[in-house]
This record gives sequence, structure tokens and C-alpha cells, in this order.
Amino acid sequence: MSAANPTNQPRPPAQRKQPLEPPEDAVAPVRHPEAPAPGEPLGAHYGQCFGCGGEQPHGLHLSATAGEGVSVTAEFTVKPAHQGAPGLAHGGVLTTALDETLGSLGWLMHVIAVTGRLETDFLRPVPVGTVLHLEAHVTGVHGRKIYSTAVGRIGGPDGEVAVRADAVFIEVKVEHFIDNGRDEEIEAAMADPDQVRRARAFEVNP
Ligand SMILES: CCCCCCCC/C=C\CCCCCCCC(=O)SCCNC(=O)CCNC(=O)[C@H](O)C(C)(C)COP(=O)(O)OP(=O)(O)OC[C@H]1O[C@@H](n2cnc3c(N)ncnc32)[C@H](O)[C@@H]1OP(=O)(O)O
Repeated sequence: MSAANPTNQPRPPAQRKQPLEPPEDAVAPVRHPEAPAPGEPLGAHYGQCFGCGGEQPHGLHLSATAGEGVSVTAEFTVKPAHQGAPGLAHGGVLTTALDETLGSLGWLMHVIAVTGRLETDFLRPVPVGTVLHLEAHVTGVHGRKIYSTAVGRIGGPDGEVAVRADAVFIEVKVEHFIDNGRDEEIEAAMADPDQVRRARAFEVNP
């Protein structure tokens, strides 16, 4: 018996771990014609986002830049507030940086997507003060499922790989947030025309 599955009963399909590799009939991701050009900053999808928001004092303040095709690069500087062990970044914080970088790929396809599954490998400890250089790209699309992978390097954009992750994101509509978010934040977001415009623009696919 495992702690994660104490009764050892087969899990229902919805709870089974999904593969992180795209299936054989997955298609290549399509860059939206109005996506930011390679080299352009993506900006925050939401000012209060813990990963990228500029108005979030506790956040990672990760800044992502559009790459070629459906790829992004991003930088995250590890601060004292991000420690797990003395002087070292917390693994969950590093996973958040990977999640945020992978999440920003949706903006290049004009698709809103949330993380369904994310698996991180921690290969090197990451000290406080380090700039983590992240790169992420989509490996395939299958219906609403977007398969993607990311690495985080230290010592420069071509430095050693310290962390890596594979993920499946699931495409959702704006209603996912409206239906599930706490009322006060949703009301504030919907009262912000810029936020609504950013979110709604992504529902019109080519
Ligand atoms: C005006 C208002 C302002 C709004 C402004 C918003 C702007 C936002 C812009 C951009 C946002 C970007 C945010 C990025 C932030 C960083 C990323 C995060 O951390 S996101 C947070 C963590 N993730 C979650 O909270 C998901 C929680 N999970 C769910 O909500 C559901 O489980 C969901 C939506 C993922 C799926 O539920 P279903 O009912 O819609 O879909 P089903 O029918 O179950 O599945 C569809 C397909 O996906 C697969 N699937 C479902 N769950 C999966 C999973 N966990 N792993 C792998 N595959 C999964 C299924 O096997 C199925 O595949 P088959 O079509 O049959 O081939």
C-alpha cells in the first residue's frame, strides 16, 4: 500500500497521472500572428500574480521575453525571502519559477491555459543572489492539452542546468477564473478594463 493511494484501488481515469510526453497524434504549436515578436517582453498577465505580477510585493517578479516559435526566456533572481535551507533557494519556489515560465507560453499562442501536471527535476542547488535563466517551449498540442518543457540555468544563459521541468497545461476560457476565483479579486479584475481586454483577446483564436 502506498501513502498516496492508501486503499490500493485503481484510480479513476481523471485522477491517473497523465503522460508528460505529447501523444503521437499531437500537433505542433502555432504561434499567433499577433504574438509579441521575439525579444519583446511579455509583461505580467495579472498584476497580483505571485510569479510575474509587478504589484505583488511577495512575488518572484519573474520577467519573460518572447522567443522564436512558441518559446520564451525568463529571468528570476533568488532573494533571501526565497530560501529553503540557509542561503539556498526553496525547491517549491524554483518550481513556481518554472511553472510561471511555462505558463507564459500560452500568450504566444493566444490561449489561456492552467497547469494540469508539472514535474520538476532539481539537479544543482541554487544559492540566494543567483539569477536563474529560464527557457521554455511547447513540445506539442493535443486538443486542449499543451505539452511543454523548461530548463533553469545558473551562471549565465548558457550555464549549468540547475532545474528542469515537464508539464501539461490545459486550455481554459476566462470563465474558469470568473467561476472559481474569490469574488473580491474577480470583481477588481473585471473592473480593470486593461485586465479584461488582455484576458478576452485570448478567446479569439485564428
Ligand atoms: C475578467 C477576469 C480576469 C481573468 C484574468 C485571467 C487572465 C489569466 C491569463 C493567464 C492565466 C495563466 C495563469 C498562469 C499561472 C501559472 C500557471 C498556474 O499555476 S495555473 C494554477 C494551477 N492549476 C490549476 O489551478 C488547475 C486546476 N485544475 C482544473 O481547474 C481542472 O482540472 C482543469 C481545468 C485543468 C481540467 O478540467 P476540465 O474539466 O476543464 O477538463 P477535463 O475534461 O477534465 O480534461 C480535459 C483534457 O485535459 C486532460 N487533463 C485534465 N486534467 C489534467 C491534468 N491534471 N494533467 C494532465 N492532463 C489533464 C484530460 O485528460 C482531458 O484530456 P482528453 O481531452 O481526454 O485527451
